[in-house]
Amino acid sequence: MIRIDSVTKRYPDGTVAVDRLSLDIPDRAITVLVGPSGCGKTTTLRMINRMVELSEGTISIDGKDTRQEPVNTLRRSMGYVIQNAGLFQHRTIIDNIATVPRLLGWSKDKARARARELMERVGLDASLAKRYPYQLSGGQQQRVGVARALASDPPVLLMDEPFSAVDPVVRKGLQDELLRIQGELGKTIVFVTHDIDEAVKLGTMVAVLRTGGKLAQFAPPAELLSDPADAFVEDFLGADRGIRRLSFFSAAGLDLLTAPIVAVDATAEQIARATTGTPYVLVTGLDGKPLGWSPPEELTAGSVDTARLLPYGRPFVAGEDSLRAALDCAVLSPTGWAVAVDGEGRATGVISQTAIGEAIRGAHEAGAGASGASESKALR
Ligand SMILES: Nc1ncnc2c1ncn2[C@@H]1O[C@H](COP(=O)(O)OP(=O)(O)OP(=O)(O)O)[C@@H](O)[C@H]1O
Repeated sequence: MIRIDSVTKRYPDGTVAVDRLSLDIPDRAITVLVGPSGCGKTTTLRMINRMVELSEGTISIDGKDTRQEPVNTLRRSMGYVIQNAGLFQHRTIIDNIATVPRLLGWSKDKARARARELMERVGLDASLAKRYPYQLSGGQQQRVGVARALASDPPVLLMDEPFSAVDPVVRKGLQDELLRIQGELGKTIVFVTHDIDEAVKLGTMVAVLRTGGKLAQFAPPAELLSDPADAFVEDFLGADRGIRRLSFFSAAGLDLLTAPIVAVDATAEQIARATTGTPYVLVTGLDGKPLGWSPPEELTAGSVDTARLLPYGRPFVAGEDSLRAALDCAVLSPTGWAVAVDGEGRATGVISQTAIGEAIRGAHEAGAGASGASESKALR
């Protein structure tokens, strides 16, 4: 565990960048430092690997004060990733990634073999190995930055706004990739961002800092969304905090209706049974996959006219998705009803916006306590 104990950083000009900050950063998890510009996030991160020396307090790793360790040994135990990747422009991708192993005295072959293995791990095609950084997209360069930081297999990874310079789509891809890699490697990651959505998505724990380098709240993301410590945190989380909190509740418990579903070749009797008072019936193909909605009175037995069906929108997967995803499906559906499917895309039930609304109220009430949600990580 990295323990930040009552740490203050006063720069020579008198600026107090961090003010008596205490945080216990758990092992093998992602801890995110988030807050407005200038609140001391980067300073805190750099005090961990002593690129910035603290003024007061202590930072210890597994009980050992970081100042008692030679600074090079300390930094070798920590990968460091920054915005724009900070790659060596005159070195090929493979040699960028092999930098630290080479510094540690590995042979060129062994270091390059390790670099190739890491390229695959971070999702970079092997054909990019001989290119130079300027020949890569921003997102690819960030991946190289992550691979380089992982090269010597350090237990700790410090990441300073690593995905800020890329567009939202690439950024989402990099975030998903980081979560996947973390699932495999289980590093202790300290991640700086000013983006609260990124913090909620990636963080096992999130530390919200306020200007002046003071800790406003340190909590798992679900707790942050359910119980913000004060008006500053609430404001920082944004107006749609309630909606975002729904990402932490699973859609698995929703009361799905199966009666108003018929196949294209449904008999008159099956159609009659499907007409259960719902305003629409969902028609599926013979493979069980949804095709669209129809008012029950327009269904013709034996062969439904699929050209007349209303689109069913985007379905949700009940076992995997969140209440937020289910609500989104219902809101976007032309009928106001959401379609649930299984992993193979076959319809498993339908549910109205109203019924989802009731489930949401129930979930909020049941989870009104400390952490307030059924999942510790956000679902889709
Ligand atoms: N070398 C320095 N000398 C004096 N003040 C500094 C120095 N480095 C940073 N600061 C100040 O310390 C405060 C915290 O800076 P820091 O870079 O840690 O914030 P940050 O939260 O990472 O900001 P951003 O999100 O904008 O990167 C700011 O007021 C900044 O101006």
